[in-house]
Amino acid sequence: MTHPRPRGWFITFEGIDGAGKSTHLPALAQALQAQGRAVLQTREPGGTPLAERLRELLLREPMDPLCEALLMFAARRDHWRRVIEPALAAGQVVLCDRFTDATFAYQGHGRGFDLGVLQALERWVQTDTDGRLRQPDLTLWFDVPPAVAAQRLAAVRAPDRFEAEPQAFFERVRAGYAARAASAPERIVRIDATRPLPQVWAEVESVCRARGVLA
Ligand SMILES: Nc1ncnc2c1ncn2[C@@H]1O[C@H](COP(=O)(O)OP(=O)(O)OP(=O)(O)O)[C@@H](O)[C@H]1O
Ligand SMILES: Cc1cn([C@H]2C[C@H](O)[C@@H](COP(=O)(O)O)O2)c(=O)[nH]c1=O
Repeated sequence: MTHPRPRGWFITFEGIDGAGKSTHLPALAQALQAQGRAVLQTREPGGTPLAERLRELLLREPMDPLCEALLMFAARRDHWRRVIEPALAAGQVVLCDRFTDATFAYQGHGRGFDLGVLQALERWVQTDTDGRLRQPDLTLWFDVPPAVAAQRLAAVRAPDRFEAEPQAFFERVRAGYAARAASAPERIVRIDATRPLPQVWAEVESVCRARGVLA
């Protein structure tokens, strides 16, 4: 007899803008719901009324890298305490479009902000009452070269403050994701997102089956 997992799954979707995260997140939600799982779809920055207001500022207002990093973590703390933790405790599968790996990639590697300070903020924001640093159970890193991502986004929308950054910025962000993946190879799975959509989706499904997320 199988026993239900005591906590839900926390699965994050990462990659540079235009990699395909927001395309695959609802597809995975649908596949999980079809198997009877309760799923919460959310995003960062955002996911609560306060964090969505911070998102508006982050995506539009000019600010320095320290202010940007602090606001990302402020939004995350609210999201974590009000939404993610309670949903996991209730046994739901939380699918989150970006999380802390994005802060290391964008603010750390993209902007050059101190990685040690980001690690300290990560500990403050994601440490449970039992003193354990919580990380996602699984992170799907959709990896594409910046030129491919830029071409995809140019076809769909006007750029926000991050998307307007030059290609060199996204090269650094991509290298940041690669470094983060190398430091947590069990958690972060690289998906070659340059391939056609059905192939990318097939790999998402296959990774989720291998991890026991999908039956
Ligand atoms: N494998 C793919 N092949 C071709 N087009 C794709 C692929 N994946 C996504 N796209 C298209 O690229 C565009 C951007 O995709 P999507 O919004 O999913 O990216 P994203 O990673 O969520 O970007 P952002 O972080 O900026 O929101 C969409 O028009 C989507 O249809
Ligand atoms: C969580 C997080 C996000 N960002 C940046 C990355 C994106 O450009 C935007 C969010 O837009 P999206 O269309 O929802 O992907 O925010 C960041 O720089 N740091 C972070 O921690």
